[in-house]
Amino acid sequence: MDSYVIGVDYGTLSGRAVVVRVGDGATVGEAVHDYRHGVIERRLPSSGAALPPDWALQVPADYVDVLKIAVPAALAASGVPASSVIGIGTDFTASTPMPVKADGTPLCELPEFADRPHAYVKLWKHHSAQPHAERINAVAAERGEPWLARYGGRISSEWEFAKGLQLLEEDPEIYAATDIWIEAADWIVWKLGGTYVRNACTAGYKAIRQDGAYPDKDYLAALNPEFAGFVEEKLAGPIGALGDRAGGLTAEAAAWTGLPAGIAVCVGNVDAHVAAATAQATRPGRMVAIMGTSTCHIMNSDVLAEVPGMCGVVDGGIVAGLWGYEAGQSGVGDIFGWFVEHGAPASAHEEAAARGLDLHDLLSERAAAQPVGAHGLIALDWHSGNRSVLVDHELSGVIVGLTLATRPEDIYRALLESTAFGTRTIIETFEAAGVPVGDLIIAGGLAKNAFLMQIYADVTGRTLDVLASAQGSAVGSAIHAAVAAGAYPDVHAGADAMGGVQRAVYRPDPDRKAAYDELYAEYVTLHDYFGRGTNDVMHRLKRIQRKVHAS
Ligand SMILES: Nc1ncnc2c1ncn2[C@@H]1O[C@H](COP(=O)(O)OP(=O)(O)O)[C@@H](O)[C@H]1O
Ligand SMILES: O=C(CO)[C@@H](O)[C@@H](O)COP(=O)(O)O
Repeated sequence: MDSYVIGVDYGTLSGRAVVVRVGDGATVGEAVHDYRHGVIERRLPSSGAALPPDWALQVPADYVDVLKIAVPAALAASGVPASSVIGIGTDFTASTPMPVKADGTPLCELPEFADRPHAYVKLWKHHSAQPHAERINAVAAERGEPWLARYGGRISSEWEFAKGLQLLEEDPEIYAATDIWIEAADWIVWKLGGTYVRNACTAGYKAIRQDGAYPDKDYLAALNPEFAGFVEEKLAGPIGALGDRAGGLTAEAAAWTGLPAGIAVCVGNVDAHVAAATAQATRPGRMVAIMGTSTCHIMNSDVLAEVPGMCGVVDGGIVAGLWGYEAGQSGVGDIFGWFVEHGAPASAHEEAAARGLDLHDLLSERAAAQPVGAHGLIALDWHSGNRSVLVDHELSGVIVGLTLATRPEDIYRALLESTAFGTRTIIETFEAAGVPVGDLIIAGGLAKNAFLMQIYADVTGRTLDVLASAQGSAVGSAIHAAVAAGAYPDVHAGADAMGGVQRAVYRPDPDRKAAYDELYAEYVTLHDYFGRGTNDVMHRLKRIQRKVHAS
């Protein structure tokens, strides 16, 4: 009889469960559950209190609902008997940390803290810890901290240390009440398997764990004397390798999910990195771009290099035994979504409704009718800040070239192109640092937009492979679950058997590539002008905005 594994992908707005067959990796059932509270950006649901700009919170109970609703629904859709399931694996957005008590209870679930924003989960795109990140970077550079180069020279406001320092300095009482500062990726594994294990991926990329150690006490004290114990008191804990068994499914989690108690629960993972298994990119040299709300660029390598502005290089950060590289763009689908929601006029909505089209498809169709450069626009893709290679979330979006003749599809196209230019900047930075990048493998929800994919092929001059599964992360988690359950000796073997890629789906067109080279040169000029300090207008605007909101 066949065996099956469950993969659960915790995204920004929803959690998706898949049931995958061990052996051929076929997805035989799936279900999605939208988080009840979604992303909390404006008001705290408990009190209705307004949140400052650049906040993004979540509610941990929403994650448990995915186990209670999506997992049984996926199992029911598959028709697979629960007794055939041998393991469950999960992946999460990151860095998405939360304060919990020693038994794992989130502080926001304690009545006395329910009205305190800092008691909640800080989602990856909670970007208000930028001033803390700036200090983390300045003090590290001044002291010559050896780990800084492993993060391209800059630690991001999206990560555990910046968010932890913000917690300490803005709500010391919640900081003091925090026994463990834990990634949601590890918290959900704790809920499933009953064991507190920090996964090697988030520990490395998001919590500055290098060569087996976190930043030392002296450094932390230099940031703030009260922060000296952050690692020892709030982060310390056992580390689990990706694909290892973290524990057995607890009776409580078995009741939630309908799965057999005791089956393997895999060590946590990150939504981007876990997809490398589905993309069969577990060996050196193949870059996977996981393109959705944001984009992560993930690549294994056997060389250790310092790539300026990468998110990080971590030993075993994607697959045990190799250096895993990560870079990324904080806003991609989010930028397109923003324009569709706030920039598309009523006429576009009406046409899309009349033709039964999604607005993205309508604007893509209209934009595809133009030759490269016809709209006369260049945009910077920084509406959610810049994750790589500038690592600065006080940067913001720009569109140059608007005239009275500019139409919505022109702007939409310029925004699509801006994100492709951002990816090209990242690839070129890797190559300049001595890390060769081959063809790209595209995973994530945006792979469905063929026009966007062709722009990426033309802008980067690279052939694009596309994941066979539309659920690269969830299937990646299922592959890791199969390894944790002992079906394969390691993640390479699991990926070889259960992953799958369609080769050379998009190829660059030489004429369009040449036309884009000219536009890319303009992008680089604007990128450096606004992003490397020639004109700090974006920082000044953020400061004014903060002042106004604080008054
Ligand atoms: N056809 C499309 N073309 C371009 N962007 C799209 C399209 N459909 C949805 N999007 C954008 O894709 C993002 C969702 O991507 P998805 O991979 O499903 O989610 P996530 O990154 O949260 O896992 C949203 O930001 C949305 O605005
Ligand atoms: O930053 C990472 C991983 O390091 C992602 O979790 C984050 O960009 C969120 O990804 P999604 O866009 O929700 O797929």
